Formats: sequence, C-alpha cells, structure tokens
Amino acid sequence: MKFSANLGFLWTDRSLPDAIRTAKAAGFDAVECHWPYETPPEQVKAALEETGLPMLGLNTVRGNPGENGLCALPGRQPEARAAIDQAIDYATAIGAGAIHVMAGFADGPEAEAAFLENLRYARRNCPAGIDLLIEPLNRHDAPGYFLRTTDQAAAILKQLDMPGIKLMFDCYHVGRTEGDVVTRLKALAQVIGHIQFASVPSRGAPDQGELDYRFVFAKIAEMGWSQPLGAEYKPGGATDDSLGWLRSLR
Ligand SMILES: O=C(O)[C@@H](O)C(=O)CO
Ligand SMILES: [Mg+2]
Repeated sequence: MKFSANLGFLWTDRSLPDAIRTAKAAGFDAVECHWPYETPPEQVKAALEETGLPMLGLNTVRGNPGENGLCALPGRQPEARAAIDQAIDYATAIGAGAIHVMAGFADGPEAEAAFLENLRYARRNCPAGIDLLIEPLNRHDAPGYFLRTTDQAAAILKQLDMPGIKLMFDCYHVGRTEGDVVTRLKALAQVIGHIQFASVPSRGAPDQGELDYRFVFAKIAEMGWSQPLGAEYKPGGATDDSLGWLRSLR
C-alpha cells in the first residue's frame, strides 16, 4: 500500500515545506493538505521537487469564521467562484492532483442547485489534469454540512456526469455515520478519486478504534486500488510518535 500524509493534521507544528520534507523522511509516498494559501506556492513546489513527493490535493477555502466551505451556499456564488479560482491557481502552481470543493453548511434544493452550478463552473475552468473532489462529512463533526452521505454524493456525481469530478471517500466519516465501509468502497469504486482514513470514532491513528484498518487496507488492495491512501488523522501529540501503524505495514 502507498500512503499520503495529510499535512492539515500531521506535523502541523512545522511550516508546510518542512512538513513535506518530514513526511518524506518518515516514509510517506505522497502528501496532501487542507488550506495551504498562506504559504507561497513557490516554497511548496520547491519542497515537492526536492522530495519527489506528489501533492495529491488541497481544499477550497472555508469562508468566514464558522463556515465550512462556500460552494453549496445559495446567494454566495461570487465568493464560491473566487474560492474555486484561488484553488485552481494554487493547485496549478504547485502541480497538485486534485481540489476538494467544499460545500459548506446548507440544506435543501437551492443548496443542491448552487453546488451543482459551482461544480460545473469549477470543471469548466480547471485544467484537465486536476480532479475535483466532493467529500461527505459526518454529522457529529460537521452538523449541518450539505454533503452528508456517500449516497447523496453519488447522486450528485450522477447528475453532473462529468468524469473529472469524483468522490473523496473518507473511511473515517463513513465509519462514523454510515458503516459498511468496505461494501461502500467496492460499490463506489468507479467514482472514487481519493481515499482517506483515521480511527473510528476518535479520528486518531488507524491502529486503534472499532474499524480494523488491516482488513480495510487489504480489501482496498484487492479492489486494485494503487493510489496512496490519505492518512488524515489527529495524532494527539507528536506526529512522529503516532507512526507505529506505518512502520508495521512496511
Ligand atoms: O475529512 C475532512 O475533514 C477533510 O478531508 C476535509 O478536507 C474537510 O475538512
Ligand atoms: Mg477527509
């Protein structure tokens, strides 16, 4: 298996370029981040080139304090488009593989229409080599978030019917509220663009909790999935002290 270090949660005590170098030294095959915008893209690009690690993805901004994305918010299209443009520019500058288009706190048909329209805008304007991802978030951590389940996400992808827009399947979120993680991974394989993981329910390292990731990773490998899996967990202390799971799988 290959693994990607999510630098939104891992090595947050370092600058993004230093965290990229540290992820390389720790044995990761790739990196991904959340909101890199305060770091000049040239610095990130230099660290990626130096280490040879690909940057798998980054997120559109969350918006105002208390918000969690703009792209499904009715009446906020100018800000959503600006967030998408910003993500496209940054992803292009550093050679990132994907953009997670964050929906935000909203509900109902108008929110769905806004999300569909903003995703179409993003796809029209994003270079073909960069995927767009949508990610359902569990209701305990993100109550009121527009995208709540993998079924809802799959229905949106079906309506869009655009090959470069895919599902970010975060085993942690699915494990918290939907269950049937492996069954859902297999059923949705055709529309998945990236897979992430963390322990359920605590969102810690994957060698704890109620979901057996040795089993899950083996099933993902059986699916023929060869892309790095995103370690998006909260280490609860020094990241270096949380990597026993990675060493045991190497
Ligand atoms: O699962 C998550 O929370 C992240 O993948 C993310 O990008 C949004 O917070
Ligand atoms: Mg995630």
